[in-house]
Amino acid sequence: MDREHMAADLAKVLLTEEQIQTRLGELAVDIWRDYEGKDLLLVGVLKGAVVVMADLMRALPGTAPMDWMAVSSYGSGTKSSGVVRILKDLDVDITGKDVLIVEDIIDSGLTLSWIKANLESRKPASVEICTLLRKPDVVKVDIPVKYVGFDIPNEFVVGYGLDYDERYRNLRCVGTLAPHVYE
Ligand SMILES: O=P(O)(O)OC[C@H]1O[C@H](OP(=O)(O)OP(=O)(O)O)[C@H](O)[C@@H]1O
Ligand code: HPA
Ligand SMILES: [Mg+2]
Repeated sequence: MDREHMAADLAKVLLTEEQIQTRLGELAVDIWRDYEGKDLLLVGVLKGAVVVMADLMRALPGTAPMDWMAVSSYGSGTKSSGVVRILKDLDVDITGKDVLIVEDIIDSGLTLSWIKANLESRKPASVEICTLLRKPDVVKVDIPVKYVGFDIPNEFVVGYGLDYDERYRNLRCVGTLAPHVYE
């Protein structure tokens, strides 16, 4: 699919490239200040967080290691199944480390509450969450999120790492998908 058709599949642009980059710059400064003197490890959740991680880590005023986990909860649909599977685990031992999970979106919160509990069981010094996007339903699972880019309405969104059936991840903005695409 070419870019023209990809853009035509959006019902609305929620966040522009510039809005996202500005906000990531602010978060990076906050994170660097809060983790001064700590053993920070950035943990990305594949695949959606690839784009956020790439921009967030380059916005940091210093350098920190990263590692990746792959889990699956959505598959090719638009609803979380609630069943989380580890497809790829971390490469490093996180004992004693200050882990910051980097995510693209917290929607139902099911994926992250599961990942957070899983990482906490490995005896890290701390586990916090940084997400670019958060939807309102998250309050139901009461998951504390230290760094939030944007609170967005309860609609299915794509772009900036977020996919629908593996497409649209390379859009630089975040937008809602036109219903004709998935209905
Ligand atoms: O809060 P939740 O309702 O659990 O949803 C959030 C999760 O869903 C998406 O991942 P997905 O399973 O689509 O994998 P992907 O990153 O490879 O697209 C997203 O990247 C989050 O990890
Ligand atoms: O709104 C969404 N869009 C794409 N992927 C997602 N995974 C959870 N919520 C979403
Ligand atoms: Mg997905």
